[in-house]
Amino acid sequence: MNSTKDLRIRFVGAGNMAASLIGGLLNKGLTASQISASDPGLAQRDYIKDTFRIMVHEDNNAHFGMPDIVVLAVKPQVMKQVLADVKASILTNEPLVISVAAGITTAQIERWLSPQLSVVRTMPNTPALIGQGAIGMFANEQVKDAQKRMTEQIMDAVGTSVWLSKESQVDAVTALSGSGPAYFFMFMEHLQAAAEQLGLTAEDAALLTKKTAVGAALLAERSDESLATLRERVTSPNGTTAAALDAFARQHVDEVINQAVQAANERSVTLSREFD
Ligand SMILES: NC(=O)C1=CN([C@@H]2O[C@H](COP(=O)(O)OP(=O)(O)OC[C@H]3O[C@@H](n4cnc5c(N)ncnc54)[C@H](O)[C@@H]3O)[C@@H](O)[C@H]2O)C=CC1
Ligand SMILES: O=C(O)[C@@H]1CCC=N1
Repeated sequence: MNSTKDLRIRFVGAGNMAASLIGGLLNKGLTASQISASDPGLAQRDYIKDTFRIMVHEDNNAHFGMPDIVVLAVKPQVMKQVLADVKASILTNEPLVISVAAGITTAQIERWLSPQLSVVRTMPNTPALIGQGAIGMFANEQVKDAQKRMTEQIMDAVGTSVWLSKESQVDAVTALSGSGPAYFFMFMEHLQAAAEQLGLTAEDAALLTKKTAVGAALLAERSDESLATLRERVTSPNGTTAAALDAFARQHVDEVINQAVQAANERSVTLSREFD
């Protein structure tokens, strides 16, 4: 498969993550006619239809005319029930099944559909909407090389992807980059609020917070230096940055971050048992 121009992609569930992926795919040149989505929520369907001009359906089985790829973009809580709903359509067409759901394993999807199906479990994140996603992918044994290339083409359209050799690594990716944008947004929210307390206007604080985050992220991406070296370059001895970093260290920010990422990893593991 050399091109995405003939692919037919069906999204089951058209919420935040599906919207990020659909937006990213359209930005990369897929046409609206190649993509469709189903969702029981009327408001959600209207939003997706108005924003992306793709076909939307209330019935999950209404858009299964020989799709190449079915993207499962529903919450882990409803995955089992949704797969029972679409099982017959999927078994008729045998598309590549790509799941974006946190915690749900390929073994569960095989058990709920068929062990013969090609299933890729992925963990994208919402920056996929602007082509800046960070994505981990794990393929079950049925996935053929051509299907792997197809998955890469889709994920490359919305960001940077890596294949994982062990499925347990998807939980770690979930804790790192799947949930990660929220960690950075939270940090930025607090930074902005602190700057407002120091007397900046809300507008200036918001602008400077965002530009600082973007600048730091781009510098980290483009530089050959380690994150530690880049941090040290900002930190003059006995200067302002050192004062701030000392305050973080006194609160053991490294332990706080480690505990938070461990908690997300653990939640990813327990999700699969909870909704089995
Ligand atoms: N939001 C994020 O940053 C990320 C989310 N994910 C995963 O993506 C999946 C979706 O999450 P979000 O998009 O954030 O949630 P969401 O709640 O925005 O979207 C889920 C959509 O599924 C629809 N839905 C509910 N029952 C359905 C059914 N029976 N058939 C079809 N659609 C149904 C809902 O109406 C909703 O629009 C989850 O499994 C989550 O773990 C993965 C990576 C990042
Ligand atoms: O919070 C969640 O469970 C999903 C998975 C990763 C990001 N959002």
